[in-house]
Amino acid sequence: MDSETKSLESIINNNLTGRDLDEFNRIYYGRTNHHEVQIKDTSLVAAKENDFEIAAYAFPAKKEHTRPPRIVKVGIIQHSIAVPTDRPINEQKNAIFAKVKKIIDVAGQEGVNILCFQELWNMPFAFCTREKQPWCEFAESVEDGATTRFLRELAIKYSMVIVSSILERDEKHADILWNTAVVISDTGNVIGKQRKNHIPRVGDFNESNYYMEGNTGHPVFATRYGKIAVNICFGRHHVLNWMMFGQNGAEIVFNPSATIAAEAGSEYMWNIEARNAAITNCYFTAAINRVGYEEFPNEFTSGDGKPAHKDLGLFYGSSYFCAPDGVRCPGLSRSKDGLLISVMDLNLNRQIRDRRCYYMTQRLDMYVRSLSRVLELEFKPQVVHENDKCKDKE
Ligand SMILES: NC(=O)NCCC(=O)O
Repeated sequence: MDSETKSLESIINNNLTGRDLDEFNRIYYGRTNHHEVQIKDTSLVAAKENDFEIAAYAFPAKKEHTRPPRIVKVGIIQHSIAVPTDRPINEQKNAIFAKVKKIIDVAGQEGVNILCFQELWNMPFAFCTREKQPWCEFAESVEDGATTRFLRELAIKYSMVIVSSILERDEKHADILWNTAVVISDTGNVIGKQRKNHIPRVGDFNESNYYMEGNTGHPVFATRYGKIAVNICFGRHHVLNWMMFGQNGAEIVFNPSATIAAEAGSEYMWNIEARNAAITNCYFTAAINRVGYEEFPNEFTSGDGKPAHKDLGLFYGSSYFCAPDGVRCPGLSRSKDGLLISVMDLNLNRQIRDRRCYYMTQRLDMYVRSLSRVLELEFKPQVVHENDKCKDKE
């Protein structure tokens, strides 16, 4: 693993210039001009002082005759943990709060309307260890846990909707755990929650030892700034998961993730999946990943005959936004904390739907029939053999 590579963007910018760079940008990002948005000097100073990256890009839409523009400023934050994982649970959590608050404050000063963090942002991603203690103690109530209480104040202060992925303790239902994204309104109230629909069973992602597949379906949260949804990490490999958020009217879908470069997480797929979802569903997407290595006190094995180890691998950051036409912005770095801001005109969603007709040509009725056949116990795959053709002729 080459943790020295700063980002895909650094490789490109260090090696391409002039027409080659323009052509790369046109073909890869979808536009030669990244539409960089100016960041306040005070924010740049805060980013430097607190050692995080900050960048902002716009996704404009065409002017319409009948609708005013619907401009929304959306922020995503990627970060590493703040203190070693052998420290007491509350110390670890509070240290993350203190570090991330400095980034949230900058997002607030930049006028961010909707902010989303990475998956389980307030804790190390400890499920690789398969140990229940002390990691289950990070779990909290959605409504009045320490994390929701901490964010409520900031949501009100900055009139910001905040999407916060936490380990949920469902006290009303026998204390069971869930992997849950909490959507906090700019009023400070919890609008609702999304529980992770697809739980990985790959590599060291041993999450299925801790919580089950979510039971909240595909809710879309109607916020003051737009309709948003949350596709939690592993759900990004599942096209129907993305699709259902579109069917329910999502305008922006966040993908808070915890993923590594190895096959289990697959860095080469990262730039494709949330982007492809934006294209096929004609909505904005935001993919957010953790940063850095997280070493745990005790060694664990991966069940592959290789030596025991203490960390999952490098969480490679690289968070990015993609627009409904498939145009994306440069990502954050692979190794540094960061705030990425996108100024998006939500009118672009309908403009692209009108132009490309992906919804109109979707043939859901055909797939509903085909899928119900697939689920039958006696299902026979629709495969045609050469000999079948000969039989037809006889
Ligand atoms: N957090 C999580 O679901 N990771 C699974 C590995 C992947 O990213 O596909």
